[in-house]
Amino acid sequence: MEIINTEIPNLIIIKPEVYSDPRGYFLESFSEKRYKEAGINAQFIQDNISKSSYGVIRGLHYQLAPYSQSKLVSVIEGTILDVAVDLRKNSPTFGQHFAIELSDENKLQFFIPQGFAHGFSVLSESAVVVYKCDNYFSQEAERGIAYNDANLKIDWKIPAEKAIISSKDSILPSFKEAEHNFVYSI
Ligand SMILES: Cc1cn([C@H]2C[C@H](O)[C@@H](COP(=O)(O)OP(=O)(O)O[C@H]3O[C@H](C)C(=O)[C@H](O)[C@H]3O)O2)c(=O)[nH]c1=O
Repeated sequence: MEIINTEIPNLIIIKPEVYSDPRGYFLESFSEKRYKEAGINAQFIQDNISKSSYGVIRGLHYQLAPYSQSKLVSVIEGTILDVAVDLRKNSPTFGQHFAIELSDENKLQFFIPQGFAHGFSVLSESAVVVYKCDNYFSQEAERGIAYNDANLKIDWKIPAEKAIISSKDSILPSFKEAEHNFVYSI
């Protein structure tokens, strides 16, 4: 397993050991001991699966503290552009985002700690995203930021006319309008 740090503190890419043979491949998608040794100390308590078609953009979502969630994101079918935005007010990269392609081909995982907004766009015909969370879903604590926020300038790699957004996501506030919610610390 290889740990790749990003320019945003605590945002980590994991390249799992893949055991291929004529039958296919095997990999351990999570191991509490090994991930702890790699500095990923989240106690995951909920697993999510979502399937989306090409052009879908889900996000940017986060949950208010103390319900904020760390996530360990993997893709088991297709390709997504996964994006995390740093909402930690005292972080040197506050307001910056990091984007990475995750796919069933590259088998990369993306660890996003608490204090980030998360979203992804689907670049393949369809994609199945699986992710572990270290806090339960809380509808009351759910918040979001507009995927097309003018200041974040995220390139989702989807032509605007092809983007498929939920009605809920289409009315999310800007980063600036949501800023009063950001209390996280690094
Ligand atoms: C997130 C979630 C949703 N739900 C229910 C609530 C809705 O009835 C339905 C669809 O929820 P939503 O449209 O919020 O799903 P996404 O747009 O994929 O939301 C997720 O998108 C981004 C990428 C994330 O990282 C979050 O996990 C989450 O916000 O599933 C649950 O029952 N449990 C859950 O943990």
